[in-house]
Amino acid sequence: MNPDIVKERQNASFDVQKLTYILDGGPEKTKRRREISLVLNDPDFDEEDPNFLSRSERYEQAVRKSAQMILKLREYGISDPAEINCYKSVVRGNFHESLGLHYVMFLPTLYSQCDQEQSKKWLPLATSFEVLGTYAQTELGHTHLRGLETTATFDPTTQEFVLNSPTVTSIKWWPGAGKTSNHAVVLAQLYTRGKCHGLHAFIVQLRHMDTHEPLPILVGDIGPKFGFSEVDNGFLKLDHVRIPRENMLMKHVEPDGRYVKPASAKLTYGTMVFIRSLLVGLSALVMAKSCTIAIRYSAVRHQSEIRSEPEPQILDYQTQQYKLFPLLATAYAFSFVGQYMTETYYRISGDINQGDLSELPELHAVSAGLKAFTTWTTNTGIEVCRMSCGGHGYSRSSALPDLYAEFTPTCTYEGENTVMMLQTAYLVKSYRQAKAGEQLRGIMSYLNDMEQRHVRAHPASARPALVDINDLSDLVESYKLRAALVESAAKSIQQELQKRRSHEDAWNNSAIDLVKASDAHCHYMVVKLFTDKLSEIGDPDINLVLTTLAQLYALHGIALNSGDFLQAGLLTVPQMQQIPVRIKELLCLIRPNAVALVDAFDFPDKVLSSVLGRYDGNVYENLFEWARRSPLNATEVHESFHKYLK
Ligand SMILES: CCCCC/C=C\C/C=C\C/C=C\C/C=C\CCCC(=O)SCCNC(=O)CCNC(=O)[C@H](O)C(C)(C)COP(=O)(O)OP(=O)(O)OC[C@H]1O[C@@H](n2cnc3c(N)ncnc32)[C@H](O)[C@@H]1OP(=O)(O)O
Ligand SMILES: Cc1cc2nc3c(=O)[nH]c(=O)nc-3n(C[C@H](O)[C@H](O)[C@H](O)COP(=O)(O)OP(=O)(O)OC[C@H]3O[C@@H](n4cnc5c(N)ncnc54)[C@H](O)[C@@H]3O)c2cc1C
Repeated sequence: MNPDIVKERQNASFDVQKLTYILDGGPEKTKRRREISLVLNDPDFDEEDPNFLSRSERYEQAVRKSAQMILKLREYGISDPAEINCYKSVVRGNFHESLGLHYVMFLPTLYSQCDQEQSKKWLPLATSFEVLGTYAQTELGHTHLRGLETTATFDPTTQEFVLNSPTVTSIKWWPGAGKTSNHAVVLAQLYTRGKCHGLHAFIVQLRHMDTHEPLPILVGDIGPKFGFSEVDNGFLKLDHVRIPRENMLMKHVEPDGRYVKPASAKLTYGTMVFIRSLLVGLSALVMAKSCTIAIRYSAVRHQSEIRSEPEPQILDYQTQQYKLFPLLATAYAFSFVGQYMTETYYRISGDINQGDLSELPELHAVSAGLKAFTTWTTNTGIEVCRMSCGGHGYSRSSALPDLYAEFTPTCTYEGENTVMMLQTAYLVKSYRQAKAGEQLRGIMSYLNDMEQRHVRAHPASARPALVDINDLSDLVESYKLRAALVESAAKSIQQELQKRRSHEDAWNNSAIDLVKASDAHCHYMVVKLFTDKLSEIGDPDINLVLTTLAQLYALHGIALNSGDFLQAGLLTVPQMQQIPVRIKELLCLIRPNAVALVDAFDFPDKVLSSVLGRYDGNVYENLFEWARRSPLNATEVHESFHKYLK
């Protein structure tokens, strides 16, 4: 064990184990997660670092691993969905699996959209992995759902739907598992009796069940990408492909071609809401991994000098702390927000299953906004962690390049982040409702008292100094009032309408304000949820260290967005000048606990797969060993010497 890291652990002021229990949701859950993590000792999961393999080898390794996972799940008797998720996230490590989409999109779509008869047919096939599925929605030319071009036309004479990609731009593009899957959920515009009824989901067989040869359908892999090398993101061109009427999910077409309206057309989008909710938790996980790597490495890396003494640990540099500790605070904040998002998703989707759709718009708005907010923040955070590791952060051995490449598409997939932020229509609607005197419920209820507050762009000097920057509840209140930026967005729309612009143009001409409002709303939610969590934590040592992190999260956010807080008169200039001073004090308070705080995330070394982030801190000898495994070192003299240099 590296002596620096041993010393760091001795400095901790709290019980790491107890904090792990809080993150997991209780000691029983930690125990079970650790039991599941033992699967990593199974030699069947020993594999070469994918960074040393070609794309085709990586894909093959991923398929092998996916197949092994299924067999082992059966062998170990793991069947609870949360436990399967935990197991997969442990085995998957920092990469994706080839059957990922089957689990996260294909199966959930079947579960939520099959009727009884369809469930009886498809669920056994899909859960036994005879049917391997993908989710084919996006097209070469479109992702906006109303604009999708693929058609499904009902033919009552044969009781079939005819699926067609009429143009090049309508070819399905991106769906994972282009080579792996034999079925797809295809999203297409439904036509029956000559009328279009909008987007619906259909199950389409793509490949022969025994030979895996494609049916008369063009299907394949779209080629190498920024990351996702394990995943065969695919294309799919359908040329008048016929499928039985029973393959339409939720069956909205009667045998005579009559269309039966669903309770809400948006239920077809349910799987996206599910994944967007999951991505909030994934952001927390990846931010936590990145911080673990960068902070452990910063504790063992010595460089330059502060005083004329031996080289200090780089974690002692104030700038290093300023780079990493706000991200550490963010990892904790997002962990609690992830827990909230999962609970909210299951609560509201439970109501939806019982026929109560009243909270569907809020679930959509909250999951879209938090997905965008947390993935954007994490995406930039991983890169800060990588840079903070200097040159070794650039090596694939650090895992940080892989974490970035695998995570960055979360800002794009399941709804491009700007587009998701623009789903703030709900926010503006809520604001208008509150202004008209309606009492809002739930997370939007803070808009109820906006009118009394009159938060507007006043000169700061005209406002009382409301905020004690050392008081978390005051900071939450400030974020809440800043979230009233939605008022500016609503006003901008109003002004545009007064200029006789159409509603659509007024919306587009206010889009920057709308995204800002959405961002402020999400930021408020994160600060509030983090602060609320503190009241549940009885252990005084843990409460103290998490309160310090929450204060840092809140103040750092204000420092980054000082213009908003000053403009709205929420803070005075002298208070604003106090914030950097307080932030520096908080960095000093966090410093002795930094390593213990990342230890509490409890990532086994095999899951982190990072030479820099090793628990024992023995970085240098292992970096050397890792480099020696590079395929370029397989021979002492590379063949290119004989071919070109000699
Ligand atoms: C800690 C553990 C975590 C473990 C995690 C494990 C795994 C991680 C998960 C995944 C990673 C692994 C592998 C998977 C990798 C990649 C998968 C990627 C898969 C995909 O990438 S798959 C394609 C996704 N592709 C999109 O994401 C398209 C985005 N584009 C849209 O989504 C629409 O295009 C939109 C919304 C922009 C416009 O929608 P539209 O075109 O219909 O327009 P329209 O104006 O007609 O409707 C508007 C009215 O509908 C309401 N509305 C809309 N959506 C709703 C919904 N969902 N629910 C309820 N209401 C909704 C509105 O609020 C409005 O309401 P109102 O009218 O009242 O104002
Ligand atoms: C790794 C990966 C895996 C994927 N897996 C799947 C899958 O399994 N199944 C599937 O169906 N799809 C999948 N996708 C596709 C993914 O869902 C889309 O890429 C995503 O929805 C974004 O759409 P787009 O690529 O068309 O971007 P575009 O919508 O073309 O975005 C380009 C730019 O235009 C801007 N823009 C677009 N619309 C607006 C607007 N209304 N207002 C303001 N700005 C706007 C965006 O902000 C962005 O800056 C995957 C994508 C990736 C990268």
